[in-house]
Amino acid sequence: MKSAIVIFPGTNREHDAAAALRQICGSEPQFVWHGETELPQGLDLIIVPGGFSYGDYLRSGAMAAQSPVMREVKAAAEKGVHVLGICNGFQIVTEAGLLPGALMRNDTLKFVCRDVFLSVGTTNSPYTAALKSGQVLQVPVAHHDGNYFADDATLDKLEAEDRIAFRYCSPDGDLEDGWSPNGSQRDIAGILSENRRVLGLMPHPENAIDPLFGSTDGAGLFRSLVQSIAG
Ligand SMILES: NC(=O)CC[C@H](N)C(=O)O
Repeated sequence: MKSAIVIFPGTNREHDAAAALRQICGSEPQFVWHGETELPQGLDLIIVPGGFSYGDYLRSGAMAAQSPVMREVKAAAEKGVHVLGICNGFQIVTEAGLLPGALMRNDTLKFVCRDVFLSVGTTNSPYTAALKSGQVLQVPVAHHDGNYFADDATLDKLEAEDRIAFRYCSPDGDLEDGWSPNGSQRDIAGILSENRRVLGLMPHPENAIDPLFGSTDGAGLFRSLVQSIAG
């Protein structure tokens, strides 16, 4: 698997993403600076990692979305390259128009940093193929702008097209209201693009890949990629 990780001023989770790629996917990623106008050739996967690009000024992800490298990421996504936006990366790919909706300020107006529980919404994606539908994953979040918003027509379309990859749930997998750490519409934690190759999610699966982190539940996402891209 040939992978790259894009970096902006203020990105801080690039090495966590790289560790997951190395340990689980056996892929040594190339780091690509935000000012680059070309991506490495033949990429299978681009990760837009977490952090505070441009200090989250203007709106989280809004300035990074206008950077030269994001033009290339958009062009690659249009050609079918997998793009994984994690946390600030989800904000950036959404601001860049690769995914619908927006990430607004958490409903509590507070930064939230803790483990949450996710229910796998679909196994029909290269990121979830090795998981089970309804499987519960314990994964950390760390954000102040994770409140996913889209209008009802967009939310209905996402549901009708089976594009909700993850929802916040109870530790037992119950999907009743009240488990979202940020007030997201329909408890959405992660969504897929129409071609299912772009995934944006607020939680950090790359920080749940080793027992030392308290959970290894994030590893399944990276195992899914190995299975889907290699196989
Ligand atoms: N961990 C992160 O990527 C932080 C995301 C974003 N800057 C926020 O706080 O909303």
